[in-house]
Amino acid sequence: MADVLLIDDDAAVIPAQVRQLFPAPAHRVRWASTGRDGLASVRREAPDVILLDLMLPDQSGLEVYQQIRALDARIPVVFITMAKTADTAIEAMKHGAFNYLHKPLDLVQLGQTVREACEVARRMRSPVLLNEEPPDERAEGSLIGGCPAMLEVYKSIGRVAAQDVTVLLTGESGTGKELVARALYQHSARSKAPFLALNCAAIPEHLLESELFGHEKGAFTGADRRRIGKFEQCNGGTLLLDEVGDMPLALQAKILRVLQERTFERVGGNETIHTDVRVIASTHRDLARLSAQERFRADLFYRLGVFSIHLPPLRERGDDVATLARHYVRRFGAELGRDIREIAPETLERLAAHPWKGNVRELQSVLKQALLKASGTVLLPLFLPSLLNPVRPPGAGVAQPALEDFIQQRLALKTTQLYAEAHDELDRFLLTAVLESSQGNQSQAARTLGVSRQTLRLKLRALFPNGTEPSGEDGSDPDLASN
Ligand SMILES: Nc1ncnc2c1ncn2[C@@H]1O[C@H](COP(=O)(O)OP(=O)(O)OP(=O)(O)O)[C@@H](O)[C@H]1O
Repeated sequence: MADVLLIDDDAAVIPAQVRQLFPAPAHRVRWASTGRDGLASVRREAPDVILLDLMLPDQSGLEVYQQIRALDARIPVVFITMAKTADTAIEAMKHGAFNYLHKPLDLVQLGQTVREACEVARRMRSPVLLNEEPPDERAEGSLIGGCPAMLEVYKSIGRVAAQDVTVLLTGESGTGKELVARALYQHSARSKAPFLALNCAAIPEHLLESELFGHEKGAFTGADRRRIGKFEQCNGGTLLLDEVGDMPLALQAKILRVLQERTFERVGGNETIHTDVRVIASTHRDLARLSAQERFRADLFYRLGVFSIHLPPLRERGDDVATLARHYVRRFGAELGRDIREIAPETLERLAAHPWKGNVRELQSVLKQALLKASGTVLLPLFLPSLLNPVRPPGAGVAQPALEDFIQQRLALKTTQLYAEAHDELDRFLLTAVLESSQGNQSQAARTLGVSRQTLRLKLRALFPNGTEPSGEDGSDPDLASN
């Protein structure tokens, strides 16, 4: 959903174009034809993004822009200009505008710019909560997990967020570095100023310098006008340099200078520009090793690493895997229209045993795949992608160690119901295995077990605590009537 405010006196074309790209009810487009009405609209309710014409009937776009900044500096503002007014738009970029587009509008570019701006707005606004307790439904942007290593991460965020220092975030891909960067920003004194991110690995080397520092007209072939880079645009705010380990060596010296002296020159320019940006850098690479191999400047590594936070890989977070899985099953279940109320213990065991090379991002993907396959109200192992369902050699008894553990556990707890408990445990294992082999078809599972479907259903209800049925052939099963 994009909430767009268009401030432009051109009633004929542009409002219709923006509405065509972002149609209701999925999106919301407000339109104001004067600066005054536009500002009133921002005061009533801040939009995700503002499209602002530079030439308005009552005041200049730049004046309106300054007033928007004073109301809320985090709203990304995209200027709409005639080619001849582009210099003013560049001036606005120096003061933190998000981008500018020329009239007549290129709809593809307009759509892309508004989507990017919405994403930037989301990053700044959606609060990142630090969740040491099991999460609840509202915890969309929460950092979830209470394992000792994550508690250390929360402590580090608390210690350093308000200090205006550079922070280096390390950890494998998908461990939550971007989420931590946003938490640092939101808990800092700069939380009302912009937060921008740049993925250093995603931008071709020859464009990266200009993206970061801007360029002057004629600096290189194709540089037909001045461009403002992220360090200038983000003055007063926070800049995340994602994948900083992939930054070319030549550029690293320039980054070091901005960090130390807060000055730089645009590509092809002589003017020294001062900037006040808090840098958060992140990488999945081992910068110490890279700098030992002279592939990353040691001085920059030391400068970035004054305060670093390491995100542990998911496989080292113990019970956090189950906590995250429950959270995502609730969240994605609601999004995908699946009424899964429980994750079977065997499913959790498989999740806990998986190496999670892609970390939380991989867990999200696995659970989405499982939910798409799932039916019934319990997430069974058979719904997991095959990667997580180990192929068992014929005759290998995987139940035995689990059953032994279970018995030892109950003995340690001095149970007086072990006979019934062990039988239930065995039943749980047996029914899950048979349902897996029947692809969730309860009638076929009942035939394999040699019991009626009704008996199987009663057993399943008894074995799963909330009294719900785990399998997915309800109602449509041709055998239902005969049981
Ligand atoms: N502890 C966590 N609690 C909840 N969600 C998390 C957690 N860690 C990561 N995520 C989610 O996992 C996904 C990947 O996280 P993020 O993009 O922050 O990882 P990253 O380390 O920056 O990855 P990359 O290096 O590949 O960019 C996001 O959707 C994020 O919200």
